[in-house]
Amino acid sequence: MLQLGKSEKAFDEAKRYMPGGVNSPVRSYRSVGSNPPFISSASGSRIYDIDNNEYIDYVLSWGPMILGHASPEVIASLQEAIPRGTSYGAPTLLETELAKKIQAFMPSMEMIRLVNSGTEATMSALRVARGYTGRDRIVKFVGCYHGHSDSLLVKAGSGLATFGVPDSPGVPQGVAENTITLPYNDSDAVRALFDDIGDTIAAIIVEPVAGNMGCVPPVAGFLETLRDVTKTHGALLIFDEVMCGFRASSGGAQKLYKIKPDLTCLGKIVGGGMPLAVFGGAREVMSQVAPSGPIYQAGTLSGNPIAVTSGLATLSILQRDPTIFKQVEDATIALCDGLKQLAAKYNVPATVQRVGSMFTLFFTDKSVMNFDDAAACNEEHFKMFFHHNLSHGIYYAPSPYESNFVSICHKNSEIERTLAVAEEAFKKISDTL
Ligand SMILES: Cc1ncc(COP(=O)(O)O)c(C=O)c1O
Ligand SMILES: N[C@H](C=O)CCC(=O)O
Repeated sequence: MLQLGKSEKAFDEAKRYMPGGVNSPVRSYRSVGSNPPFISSASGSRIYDIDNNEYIDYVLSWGPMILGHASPEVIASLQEAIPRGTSYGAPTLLETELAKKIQAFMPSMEMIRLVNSGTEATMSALRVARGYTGRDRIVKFVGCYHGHSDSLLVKAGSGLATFGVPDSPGVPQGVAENTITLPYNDSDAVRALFDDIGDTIAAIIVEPVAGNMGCVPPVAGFLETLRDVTKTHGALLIFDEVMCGFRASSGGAQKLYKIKPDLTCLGKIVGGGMPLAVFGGAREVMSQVAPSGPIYQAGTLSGNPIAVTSGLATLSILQRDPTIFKQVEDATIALCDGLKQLAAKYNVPATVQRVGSMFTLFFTDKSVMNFDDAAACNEEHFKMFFHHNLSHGIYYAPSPYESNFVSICHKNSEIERTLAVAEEAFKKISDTL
């Protein structure tokens, strides 16, 4: 049985100093009714807690660590960079190099701006869309999470879903009023809205593969509809690829589904595990950003040389060996196929959804196409599955409204071990049916 004595004590102490003992709500494990292990180190596919428990990690820092934890090459680049100073607040060669690499993966990003978090990227992209179009309204989809800026904390998924607060107190009514929400994957609702008030809408922002209500792929025609209505009505299409960029495919969802957005937001993998994110897109639009244009956006630590070094090292490895994307996807397919077979073997209603190297096991026998579908899944089965896995060294996201991720360090032996533990968990659940 898992011993978490030191973590329990650490959590008690942390709660005296930080709300809920954490610096981001989902880490608190409240949604699974237990306390989190405190992590002391990570390497490859594994993380270790302060009680010396080892876990095969499918959270991977919520997505960034596609190369596994502490990739030797990324660490070596950082060790080389740190003695040169940790921040200058001035231009560096590294930033242009990173911009070129991002453009090589995603040609739609003709110009970019570096920021520190996905939240900043989406918030800034919206400002650009509003400034460029001269309109205030934006459209987002229920269950899509785009970070915690005011305009976007409306019917968001991820941590808000598990805490049962679709909207956060503190978001001014006037701000929220300009955010229109529609069900994900509902092209008819999008068309109806744009037929009605399309000419007043600045942008649609979407997770082109949703990851924050669990992994929910776009149905055929959905992204095409978004592209079509935005073009027709002079609104911008913003792909939030903070999670699915470099996961759905080497060029993100836009490459996989062959849709060119006007603006794209990246985070997670693009910083290789350091605080770095990006927004960018069409030159004509991005030229409106200060100082070349009037739309203001700035940041003391933006383009931080250490974060950029980490991102550059990560993207360089991915660029040098693009087979990594296929290897990671193949491992994810093997895991997902195994999970499906085991759920069927034990008659546990379950659906495994995957795009590239992100996946979610939903406890339902239907496919999950939107937030309502995700919310209808069996929470008790999720909790049983989660706890059995955690206590046997398999670390999944502690919430049914999240995606899990696979890295290049997850080899056959890890997948086999994961499936062996999953089998015990499915059997346990099946005994309760
Ligand atoms: C799709 C998506 N957009 C935006 C964000 C916000 O990024 P960050 O947590 O870096 O602010 C996240 C994750 O949190 C995300 O998954
Ligand atoms: N789903 C979120 C990001 O993708 C999880 C990270 C967080 O909220 O801390």
